[in-house]
Amino acid sequence: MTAVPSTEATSAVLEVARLTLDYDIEHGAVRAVENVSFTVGKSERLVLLGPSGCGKSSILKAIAGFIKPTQGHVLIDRRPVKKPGPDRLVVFQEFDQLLPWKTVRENVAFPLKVARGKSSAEARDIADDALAKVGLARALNAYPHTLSGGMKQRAAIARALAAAPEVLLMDEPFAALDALTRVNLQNDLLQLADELKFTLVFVTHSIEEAVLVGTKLHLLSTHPGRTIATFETGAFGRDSLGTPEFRDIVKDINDALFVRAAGIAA
Ligand SMILES: Nc1ncnc2c1ncn2[C@@H]1O[C@H](COP(=O)(O)OP(=O)(O)OP(=O)(O)O)[C@@H](O)[C@H]1O
Repeated sequence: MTAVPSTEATSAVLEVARLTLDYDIEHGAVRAVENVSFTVGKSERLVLLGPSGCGKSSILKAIAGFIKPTQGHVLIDRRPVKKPGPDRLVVFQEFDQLLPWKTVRENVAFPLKVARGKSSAEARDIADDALAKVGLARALNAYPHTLSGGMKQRAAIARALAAAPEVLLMDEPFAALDALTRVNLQNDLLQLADELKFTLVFVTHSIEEAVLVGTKLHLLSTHPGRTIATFETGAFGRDSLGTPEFRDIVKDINDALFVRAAGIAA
């Protein structure tokens, strides 16, 4: 792999530059994303926020290496992404991300052995540590079908964190959870981010979740997704909920997404 000169800050772990994504369909192509650029520095948490179909998951897939850009590029540590790799792991919304025939511990340890070359003992120790961090120390030997949705998502997060990726990618990981579990997992994710300082790209529809989880937000227009605005939200946390500042930023983001975007479309 050849290193490419960065057009942005050289400290960026992830650089998405002028990214345009098309899907081939029967009679041509559908444009999902157009000319989107952003950078994510070490330990930053960038949230992609926008209406359904604006291309959030497609951008995540391009970062993960599942789809190739039509134009532009994705760089990790200044190296172009060409295919999936253990430096970029994805936590999806679906609860069935775990291998059903393996225990929770084996689900976390298995990729460490296969992709990271760890010995069985090392992989088990790392898995146990990661599972303890997400509150699953008591479920090491459980099989996925015996877990709640929230526990499955915790296990999927542990599996991703255990592999210590350069960038953790999360595609609406809490969207299918009940409200209480969602709040618990948001809190735990933020605590883990404080502790482990991982670099995150997080996709959501929820403005409140975006402000809570993200240190910066990248807002996309309706299909095909183009950049509308960016917001710095590192100052907001769970304590900010209900404060005038939190309400103001939620309103500003709402206006940018729906009022300004409607103006652009008109
Ligand atoms: N495999 C595919 N083939 C053709 N078109 C696709 C494919 N995947 C996505 N698209 C289209 O690309 C556009 C962006 O889809 P994408 O799933 O990235 O959006 P999204 O913002 O993540 O949506 P949602 O929030 O509803 O999950 C949509 O118009 C979608 O129909």
